[in-house]
Amino acid sequence: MDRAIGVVGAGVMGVGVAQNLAQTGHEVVLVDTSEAILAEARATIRNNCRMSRLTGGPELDPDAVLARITTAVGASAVAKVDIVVENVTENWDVKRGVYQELDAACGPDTVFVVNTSAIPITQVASITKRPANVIGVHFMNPVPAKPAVEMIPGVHTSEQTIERTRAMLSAMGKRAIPVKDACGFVSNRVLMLTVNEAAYLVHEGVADAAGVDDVFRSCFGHPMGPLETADLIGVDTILYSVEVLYDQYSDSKYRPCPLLREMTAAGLHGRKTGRGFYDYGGSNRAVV
Ligand SMILES: NC(=O)c1ccc[n+]([C@@H]2O[C@H](COP(=O)([O-])OP(=O)(O)OC[C@H]3O[C@@H](n4cnc5c(N)ncnc54)[C@H](O)[C@@H]3O)[C@@H](O)[C@H]2O)c1
Repeated sequence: MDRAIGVVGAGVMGVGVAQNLAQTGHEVVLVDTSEAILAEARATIRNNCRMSRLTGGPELDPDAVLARITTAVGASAVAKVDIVVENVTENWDVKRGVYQELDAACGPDTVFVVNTSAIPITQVASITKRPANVIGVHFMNPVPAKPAVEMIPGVHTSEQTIERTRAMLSAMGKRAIPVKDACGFVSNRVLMLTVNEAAYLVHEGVADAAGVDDVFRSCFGHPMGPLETADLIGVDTILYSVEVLYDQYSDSKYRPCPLLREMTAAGLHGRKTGRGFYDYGGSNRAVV
């Protein structure tokens, strides 16, 4: 089993991936662009470990989990690891810069695991000198609580890379569901359209966010409505993912809802900024 694992990006997903790896015995190097983001990531992991039992997870010792996580600024800090799990912003310019840096810094055998909502894996692999070592894993959020992921080999991904990735996932307690490399994979071809259309309902005044979510919860029995889900994922990440789908398929059904653009510009990104479709400053009242 590969042991030292690099986690690039310490946002919503990077924090979950790093915690999941560390709580299953892996040494982790977690990187982002500033010490302030990394300090917040450590605080979030500590809090999530404390809350683990209450949210149906295992009993976790926050100090033991954090002791396995080293933090550093800059993607080249993962130069010595066997596998890198990349979780940076869902934007091609950002991902491209990170992969160029990683490709130059890491040894030729290092596997790059792309955690993306929609960007095709072969597109990422094509800008590296190691396309056989690049694979997609679409982790679900919150990472430690979700038992399965989509695993997406690109055109050039080798069997060895698939096996190393499967071994890492299995050691994390995850089952890999293989999916072909098409923009949005299975999950986000459907989910992003649903969330985008739900945002349109609010934008057009058909219902407010609580009303939309109530229909999905009460009439369909979904545990969460689409706009609560948007706040969990990140409203900005939803917008970027819908933009990737729109670009890749040139299909107007993926036209992003203007409300998502406005909320992203206003910093109403959901749980991670304290306010999105709902206010997380104590109440769970719909605000949009
Ligand atoms: N949020 C979800 O529910 C979810 C689920 C599955 C997959 N994803 C995908 O995972 C990826 C990360 O999403 P997220 O929700 O964690 O986003 P996020 O906005 O919460 O975090 C992204 C992090 O990347 C960091 N970053 C940006 N440029 C960087 C660089 N050059 N080097 C190092 N770090 C850098 C940012 O500072 C930020 O901390 C995206 O591609 C997203 O589509 C998200």
